[in-house]
Order: sequence, then C-alpha cells, then structure tokens
Amino acid sequence: MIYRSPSKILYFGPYVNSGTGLCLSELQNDPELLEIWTSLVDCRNFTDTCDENYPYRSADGSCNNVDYPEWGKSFTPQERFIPAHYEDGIDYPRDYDLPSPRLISNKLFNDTGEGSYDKRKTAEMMAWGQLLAHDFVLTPTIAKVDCCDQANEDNPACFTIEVPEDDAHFTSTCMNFVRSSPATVGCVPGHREQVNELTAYIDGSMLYGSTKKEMDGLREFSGGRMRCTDTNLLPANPAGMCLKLNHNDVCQAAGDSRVDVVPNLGGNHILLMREHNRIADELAVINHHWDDERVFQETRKIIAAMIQHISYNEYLPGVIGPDAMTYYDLDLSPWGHDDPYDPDFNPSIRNAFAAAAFRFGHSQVMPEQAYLFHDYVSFEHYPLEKEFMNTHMIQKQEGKKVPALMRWLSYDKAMDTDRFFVKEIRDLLFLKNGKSSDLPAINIQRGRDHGLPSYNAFREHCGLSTVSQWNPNANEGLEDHRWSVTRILKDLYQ
Ligand code: HEM
Ligand SMILES: [Ca+2]
Repeated sequence: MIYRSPSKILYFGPYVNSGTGLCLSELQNDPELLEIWTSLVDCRNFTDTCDENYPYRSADGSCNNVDYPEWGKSFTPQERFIPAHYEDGIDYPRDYDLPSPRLISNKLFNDTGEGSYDKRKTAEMMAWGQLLAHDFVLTPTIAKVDCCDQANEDNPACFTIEVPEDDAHFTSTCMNFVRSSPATVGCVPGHREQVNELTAYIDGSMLYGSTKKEMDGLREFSGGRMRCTDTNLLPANPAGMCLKLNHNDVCQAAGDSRVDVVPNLGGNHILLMREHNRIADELAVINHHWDDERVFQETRKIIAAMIQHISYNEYLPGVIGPDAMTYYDLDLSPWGHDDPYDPDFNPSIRNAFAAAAFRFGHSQVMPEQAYLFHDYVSFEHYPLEKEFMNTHMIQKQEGKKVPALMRWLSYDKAMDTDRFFVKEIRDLLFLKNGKSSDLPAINIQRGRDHGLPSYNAFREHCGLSTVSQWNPNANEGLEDHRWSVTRILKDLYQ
C-alpha cells in the first residue's frame, strides 16, 4: 500500500477534468499524463523490514501483520466498504442535484426541543467515543484556507457549503469547508482516496502518538514514564492552536493533535497519561532489572489493553446493545483469552466509518461542559460554545479542578443518540469572533468530499432493502423510518 504526498496529487484531478476526453484506464496508459504523474507524486514504498520477534507494537502501527506490514499503519489511505462514487469517477464530489448540507441540517437535525438527555448513558459515553475515534482516525485536510474568500473561488482545496438565504442563524450564505487531502492506492494514477494519519489499531495512539518521532517527544525517558507537568497535567505544546484566553493557559501536547478541542477530551487524555505513569511506577518498583524502555513498552501494552477492554466490554455494548454484540460475535469471554485474529483481514479504517457512521456520537454531544464537586450536588456549568479549543477548565488552579470535570462526566448524562444535534455544535461550532460552523452539515459535506456512495448503495451493502419510493407503507418504501422523518427526507431529496 502506498501513500502519496497529498498536496501534490491534488493536481491530478483538475488535469483529468480539464477535458482530455480520456477515461481513467486510458489516462493510466497515456505517456504524457504518466510523465506529469511521476513528476508530481511521491511514492512512499514501505521499505523497512519487520522483526518478527519484537514483542511490542511499533509506534506507527507497521508490522502488526508481518505479511502485510503497512496494514493499519499511520499515513496510509483509508479502505472502503464499497467503491467510491465521484461525479466524474475520479475526484469531483457528487453534489449535482443534492440539497445543501446546511438545509438538510436545518430541516433534519435542528433541535427545537425534541432532543433530550439519554436516560442511561453518562456524558463519559460521549467523551469515550470521541477519545476512541481519536485513537483510530484523523483525516487530514489540504490546508487552512478561508474558502469563502473570493480569492479562493477556484482553489481546488475548497468545497464550500451553501447556506440558505433565510437561515435562522447564519447571515453569510457561504460556510467554509476545505477538502480532505487526497491520496491514491497503488503507484498509478487513480481515483481520489483519503489518508488516515493515525494507527488504525486501538493502541492508545492518542496518548503515545502515531509515529516514533511523536512517541519519543512525549516520553520522559526515565522510569518508563510519559512527560507531564509538575502538577500532573499534559506537557505544553507551544505550536498548539488553542485559544489561550487566560494568562496561564497553554495548549496541550498529546499523541493526537485534537486534544484541545473540548475539555472532556483533554480530561480523558490526562486520565490515560496519569494511569500510564501510575502503572509504570508500580512496574518499576517490582522489576528493578527493567530499563526505561522495558517499563515504557510493558506499560503501553497494558494501557492499550485497558482501552480495548473498556471499548469492547463497556462502550460498544452501550452503543449497539447486547443483542447486536452477540449477533456479531463481539462478546468478550468472561475469562482467559480469545484469539479471533484473522491475518487476512485488513484492519485499516473504512472511509465511510470515519466520515459518516462513527460520527453518530455527535448526536450525543451535550450543550455544556461542567464540574461536579465532591458532594455530588454542586455543579458549575459552562456553555459548550465557550469551551471549544479552550484549555482553561483544565488548567484553572493548576489543574486542581480536573477531578471535578471527570466526576461530571461520570455522573451527568449524554444527549440521546437520535437525529438531533444541540445548537452548540449545529450553529455555534468553533465560535470565534462571531463566526462559527455547523458540525452535522460538515459531516454531510465530508461524505460527498470523500466520494461516499448513496444511502441506497449502503443499504444494499448491508443487506437491507433498497428504496425507490417515499411511501413507508408501499413496497420499496422507506419502511424502517418514521413517517415524520421520511416526509422531511422526501421534501429535501425528491
Ligand atoms: C464535543 C464533542 C465533539 C466535537 C466538538 C467534535 C468535533 C469534530 C470535528 C470538528 C470534526 C471534523 C469534521 C470534519 O471536518 O469533517 C470531527 C470529526 C469526527 N468526529 Fe467528532 N466531535 C466531538 C465528539 C465526537 C464523538 C462523541 C464521536 C464518536 C463517538 C466523534 C467522532 C468523530 C469522527 C469519527 C470524526 C472523523 C475524524 C476524522 O476522520 O478525522 N466525535 N469531530
Ligand atoms: Ca491507534
């Protein structure tokens, strides 16, 4: 599997679209194109050899499977469940005749009081989902560009979202959107794929990093420990993009660069870092003969196992329910080890899982962040829109309030998993200087950017009936949707 420098490959799309009149297979054999292609692309063939006897995971996920050393490695293209569907078969998003994602968001996702807190799932269910997502996928975008600026009208990195003129929140008719970095599979010109910058394995890479360089930068190199501040917080990241609204606030350094997005995420990162150091200290005491490397790697192995266990034993049953756990043979054995490892299965993240399915968690996002104090009665609430990229809740009083943040997550409830998204992420995402964005609208546009095929194509792939009529009572109707939802979809897509 080969990953190419994304910013360069971008120019392949416009070249093909510029009316050569050739189809992809012809282009692949066209000497002129191939010459341009080879001058642009950076084919990173995997050249390392795997040491079959090395007992720990590599930092970048390579060599997990010695027969396919690049499977699940960081900086490789994402896989697909079903083939990509672009307008031109190569890289142009399928948006012809499709409604504006913000219009869909207004009609389908707007929480006008129907959305409610989940009766059982704690806020930590949401927070763990986000943490877990940041263990297995980060899809880079091309650059930081203001695509609504006229100067970027023809920028191929841009794919702005059209905002309806009568929008109840946004006054501008343009919402910024930058396309994901392109890549292709195989060392030949091909259709557009997207990259995963992280190890696809649940291996704690949000804590340790997804390259050796990142990992080394986060290690203390003493006693097997991870670096932390004197007050047991994450080390500072001087290059971070957080808000720093208060004098002593700093951005945090972690294995995943999104650590500062919301306090619930930073809090969970701190939890893992502290747990690593707690275990490392204990292992070092009982194993005097172990050096720093041994203590670090053994601890890392235990932490990854803990993350996997929590995810499969507690989180996943909460998400899909006990019946689906059993149906898909996902229940863990109550004792001993299972060995369901399949060496022929590529564990790379599937594009539609990252760009669509696992974003279900955005519906669980609560409208606030909070502290809950020792008495389990006194709260201090902060509106979510004030907390995006804001590390103050974590760093206030040198981190003394982190336990109260984690207590809140373990006690209060997440929002229901449904079609409603709180206004804090639907209207006010990343609010700064009066400008903000809409997360579920971005999710829809991201699906189009990545060439995800239609809902019907996925229904077919999942063994569900395909739909050709709106009437839920008719044959080939949207029978597994409520009529209230079908009606909205019908208005939008008919
Ligand atoms: C306050 C909480 C959260 C915020 C502010 C947030 C925000 C975001 C943003 C801004 C993106 C990038 C969207 C894009 O440009 O395409 C994103 C992606 C994503 N989010 Fe969330 N999110 C939150 C919670 C969650 C939760 C609870 C889950 C899952 C249970 C989740 C799963 C994902 C996934 C899988 C992606 C795609 C990542 C990638 O491929 O790079 N997020 N989120
Ligand atoms: Ca990982």
